[in-house]
Amino acid sequence: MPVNHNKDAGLSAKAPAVECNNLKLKVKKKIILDGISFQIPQGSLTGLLGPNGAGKSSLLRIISGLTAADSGSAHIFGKPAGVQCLGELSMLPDRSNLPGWLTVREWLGFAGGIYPDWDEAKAQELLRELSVSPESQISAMSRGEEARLQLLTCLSRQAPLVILDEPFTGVDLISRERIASAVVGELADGARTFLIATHDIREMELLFDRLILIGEGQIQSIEDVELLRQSGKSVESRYREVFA
Ligand SMILES: Nc1ncnc2c1ncn2[C@@H]1O[C@H](COP(=O)(O)OP(=O)(O)OP(=O)(O)O)[C@@H](O)[C@H]1O
Repeated sequence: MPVNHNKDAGLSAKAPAVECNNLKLKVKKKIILDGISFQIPQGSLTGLLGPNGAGKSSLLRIISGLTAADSGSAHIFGKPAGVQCLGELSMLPDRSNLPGWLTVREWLGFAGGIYPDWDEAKAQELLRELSVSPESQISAMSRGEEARLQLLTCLSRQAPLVILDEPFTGVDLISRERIASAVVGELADGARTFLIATHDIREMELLFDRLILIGEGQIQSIEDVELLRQSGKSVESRYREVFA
């Protein structure tokens, strides 16, 4: 039977998984985010797409509670983003933050200790699925191997919101397919919500059900992918229309 992570965590069944209202962020007088507003319904897989420097990572850091916005608000399942939401979201950051001095096995033991929602059976399953060797030293892993370990760490938690910032950067074709299929496996019961920032539209084209297109710190368009397809467009063609 599907696990309802949201109910288990006492979260509102009706609140959007993510809701942002008029978020603004400036860094050293430069406007990074300029009035960002959107909602992400529970159970969806939303692609956050846009050119380099559009503000995707900055936005994800605010939603994750790692950066404070100058104004506006971000809510996760109805609760203000911040430390009080750390149990509700699992984030894969755009730069690796794994401890290089540990082996994979040691890291997984450590992660199991620090995350109350850690699912050891899931971690073991993903080790096999993503072909990650438990004996590898993290500092000696290639970019792609480390990306797979990061994803494994992220998906081995039972948090109802999963945020992936560039999960495919520097990752080879087969590893990309493995990562995409691990995400598909997690989507099956619809209990989790995914928000994924990526430039690799082709890997995810068939998985996204919603798109948020962001450029120069502003929302350029929000799309329902089913409606987009009905109008004869693909995610890629819509991206080109907005940003070319
Ligand atoms: N700490 C910082 N100091 C100065 N500028 C910053 C800082 N953080 C982000 N920026 C600037 O904010 C803008 C948005 O950066 P961000 O990393 O959010 O974009 P992005 O859409 O994730 O880009 P990419 O696709 O290249 O990863 C960029 O112009 C970046 O240089």
